[in-house]
Amino acid sequence: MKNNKSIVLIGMPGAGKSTVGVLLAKELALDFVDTDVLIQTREGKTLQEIMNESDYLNLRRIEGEVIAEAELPGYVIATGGSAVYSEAGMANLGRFGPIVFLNCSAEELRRRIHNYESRGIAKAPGQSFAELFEERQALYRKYADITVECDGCDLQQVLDAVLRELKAL
Ligand SMILES: Nc1ncnc2c1ncn2[C@@H]1O[C@H](COP(=O)(O)OP(=O)(O)O)[C@@H](O)[C@H]1O
Ligand SMILES: O=C(O)C1=C[C@@H](OP(=O)(O)O)[C@@H](O)[C@H](O)C1
Ligand SMILES: [Mg+2]
Repeated sequence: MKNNKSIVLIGMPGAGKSTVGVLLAKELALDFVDTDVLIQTREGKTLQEIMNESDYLNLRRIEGEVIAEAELPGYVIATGGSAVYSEAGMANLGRFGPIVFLNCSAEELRRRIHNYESRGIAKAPGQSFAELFEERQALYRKYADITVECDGCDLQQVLDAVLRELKAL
């Protein structure tokens, strides 16, 4: 990977951004950051505490600020699933390198996520998983430079697919 080019991972909660991100950083000798951690350290609160004290829109607002102001050359950047609600944030992250969408079907995500209502997902109360999935899918596709299909792939296979697609860019 060239000098300080970064890689940005987007996708639904449970898609594997945080897990695959660390493996990718190791493989490419890049630094790793999870923007969820940036939010928590800036606020001095967990994401769940931020949502409990305000609401999902406030979490999205804070996330948008954090990713719009971040300077992250030379990183694999695992975003939170709701990062794509911030146009300014995505524009900023996109300056650092390609945006990779880890795409999973709703069925696969349901298998991985058992705590949809209590996982701290930044969604309107009552919004169903299917509705959220549809709304988000359009946004992930809008920002993706690369899409990797993750259904039926273990972590190594996802990692290999991301590396292959990055080489082909
Ligand atoms: N390709 C995969 N196959 C099976 N399980 C996976 C895969 N990718 C991630 N997981 C698992 O799914 C869960 C969510 O992964 P995580 O990296 O936290 O996702 P995200 O950061 O996108 O929300 C973790 O338990 C992780 O081990
Ligand atoms: O999709 C979402 O609304 C969220 C996803 C989480 O990150 P992961 O996508 O890494 O689970 C985290 O940012 C927050 O709980 C909101
Ligand atoms: Mg994550």
